[in-house]
Amino acid sequence: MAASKACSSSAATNFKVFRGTFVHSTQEEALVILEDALLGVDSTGKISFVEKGPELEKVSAKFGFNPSAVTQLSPQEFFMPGLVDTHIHAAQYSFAGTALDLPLLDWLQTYTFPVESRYSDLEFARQVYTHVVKRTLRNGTTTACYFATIHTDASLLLGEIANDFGQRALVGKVCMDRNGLHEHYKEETQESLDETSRCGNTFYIININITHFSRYPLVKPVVTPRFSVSCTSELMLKLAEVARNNNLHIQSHISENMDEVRLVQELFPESESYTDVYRKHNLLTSKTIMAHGCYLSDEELQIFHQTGSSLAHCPNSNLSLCSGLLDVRKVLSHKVKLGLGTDVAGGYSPSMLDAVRRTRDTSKALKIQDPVHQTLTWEETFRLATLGGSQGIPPQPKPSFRAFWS
Ligand SMILES: O=c1[nH]c(=O)c2nc[nH]c2[nH]1
Ligand SMILES: [Zn+2]
Repeated sequence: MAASKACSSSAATNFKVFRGTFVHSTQEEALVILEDALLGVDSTGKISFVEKGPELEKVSAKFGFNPSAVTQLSPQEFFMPGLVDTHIHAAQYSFAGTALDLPLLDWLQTYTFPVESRYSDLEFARQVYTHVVKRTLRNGTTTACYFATIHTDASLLLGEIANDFGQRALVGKVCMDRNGLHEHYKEETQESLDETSRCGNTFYIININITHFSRYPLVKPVVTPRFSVSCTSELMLKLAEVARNNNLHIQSHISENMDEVRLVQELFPESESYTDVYRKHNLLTSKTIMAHGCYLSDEELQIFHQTGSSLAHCPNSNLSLCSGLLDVRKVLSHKVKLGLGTDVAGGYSPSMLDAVRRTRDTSKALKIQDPVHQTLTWEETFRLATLGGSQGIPPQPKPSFRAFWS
């Protein structure tokens, strides 16, 4: 929570002020509890100040609000930052909680790709996407980083629905131009690029003053090569160019499961590691979020640190598909940004509180394997679910018109 010192008199009368307990995280302290604090929100919804409750009179004079208009929380209530789901497949919500009896590649082939193929049907898409946005919001997810499917119109619909319900979202039209696992669920390379551009262009409207604004102010497009197994070199290189030219986030999967890691080695024999595949295709940037990372070596984590790319830890999915156990302490010791993800539907729960619990469970499983392992505390895990995720998805500066979707 950042408080600004200055007060503009025109905005002053528009403050909404709350008094009570506020809980949040900082880099220095995993859990900060502010008791009897005052929090002022300006007319644009931004936090303008955080001050001490007993100083109400002084603070109200300084910021120009009426002390009797302050909303007092009850002793049982508190405010906390919104939860950030850094990795969730909106389209897979339709089978969440089922079909978890196979390892990753078989699971994709048997359950996931056949379901995702159905999203050319916009009515089906509308139903599922409405449910997933409402459900995640109810569970406290105020920001979600969504994978949709290869279908542009359904992906745009997901953006519209998230925006309408008031959820901040990155929405990715999935890109995949090869699919040995399900021949009918893939695109041609050029089609994947053109549709990615169409998706991004539709999320924005360019006005006559040569500035642009977002059609859905809470939503941004994210370049989404599914994973190295389902993308050709050409597609990955060109998607990286799209992301660079338009200053966009990138999301994908990495090093989730041993068979997947071996398959990537076979498909890209010239690369030293899975991370090296993405690096060689210019997909590792400070705006990249890679899901899983269970089997990343120290060298690979160093590349993540150097490029500023972040990881989405998806413990429910890692356990449910028997993929692996990510050592979060090791990741953090390399100073790699890390948030939590539900990874519906490899993960069976759309709740980020579940992701918090599974993160601790995984850390305890690592301690059972190695008693020297220091388990993550509740406070640290809370920080990962809030501040940690927001570091991977910082507010995005507007891209320039010249470069836009070039
Ligand atoms: O958990 C996962 N879910 C997916 O849909 C997927 N696609 C590639 N790799 C994946 N991993
Ligand atoms: Zn995933």
